[in-house]
Amino acid sequence: MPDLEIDRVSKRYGDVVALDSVSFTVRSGELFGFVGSNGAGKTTAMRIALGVLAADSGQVRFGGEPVTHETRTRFGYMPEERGLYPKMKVLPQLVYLAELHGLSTNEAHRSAENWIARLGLAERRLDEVQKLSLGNQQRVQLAAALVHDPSVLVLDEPFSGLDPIAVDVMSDVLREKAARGVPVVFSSHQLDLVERLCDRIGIIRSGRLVACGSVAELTGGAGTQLVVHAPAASPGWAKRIPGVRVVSEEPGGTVLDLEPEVDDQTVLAAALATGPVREFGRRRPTLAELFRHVVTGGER
Ligand SMILES: Nc1ncnc2c1ncn2[C@@H]1O[C@H](COP(=O)(O)OP(=O)(O)OP(=O)(O)O)[C@@H](O)[C@H]1O
Repeated sequence: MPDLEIDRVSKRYGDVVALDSVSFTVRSGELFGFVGSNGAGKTTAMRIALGVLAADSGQVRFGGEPVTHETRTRFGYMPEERGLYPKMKVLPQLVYLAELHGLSTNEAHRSAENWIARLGLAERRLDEVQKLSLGNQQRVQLAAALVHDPSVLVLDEPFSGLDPIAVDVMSDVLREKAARGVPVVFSSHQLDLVERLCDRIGIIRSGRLVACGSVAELTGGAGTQLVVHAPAASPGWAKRIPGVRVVSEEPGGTVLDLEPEVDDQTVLAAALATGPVREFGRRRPTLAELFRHVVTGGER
């Protein structure tokens, strides 16, 4: 499958710069997580990728060609405002949407039934969408994004409001689509999930893409972190060590950021000076920590 490219896309709403020359590529077979604070520009970028909103400048390409109405029928999407017909029943709605994308009635039925079963909606298949719980409506929305076997998936917060089982189902389906070569991009505020699931991640802040890469690339350059569990140490014990910043201090351990020149054995000696040391090891910052760093000013 071809790649989806967002190339120097900008968008303003009056005085508000929603996107400022944002570029990233979602490669074939890749799960790409799009994260950012509220109002950072995620929905705007996704709407532009889908062609439901026009960019002021820049281009969205699929397989190297500008996205057209024709190519867009090969996109599967889950818009933020969702957009199912509330009064239509689940099965007929999915069949209708599949037909709209060019499937024959038979194919549409087969595909709709397949996704209904796969997404755990069998008992709800003849219920009106508006009578379903929000989580089940979201499952139907995912089915709607998938029912025509799309070549690209663009999903705006597909995980919000899902129970843990539905999160697993959604994760499996997205992984499976990516494994078949589909470029998959989704936005989310659930950073642990994004970290676990995504091959690459883009972080957007105030309309600018401030970080983009794999979790290892993004967190690898962040310097050395140590986690130290010294149960007898008094609070703030590590603050006095030169070149060391305390990231967090909790009963289970203290997380420290070390300047490159700091010898970790100095830190160990300082910890031992407080009493026993139960845990001492290096760790990579989490995506959530990186995110906080990046959105509050640091760039990567
Ligand atoms: N139709 C609109 N008219 C005016 N301003 C808008 C419009 N849509 C979005 N904005 C503004 O553009 C900026 C980006 O909004 P967007 O919805 O893309 O952010 P987001 O990252 O999706 O946020 P969230 O995580 O809260 O969903 C915000 O400042 C928002 O207020």
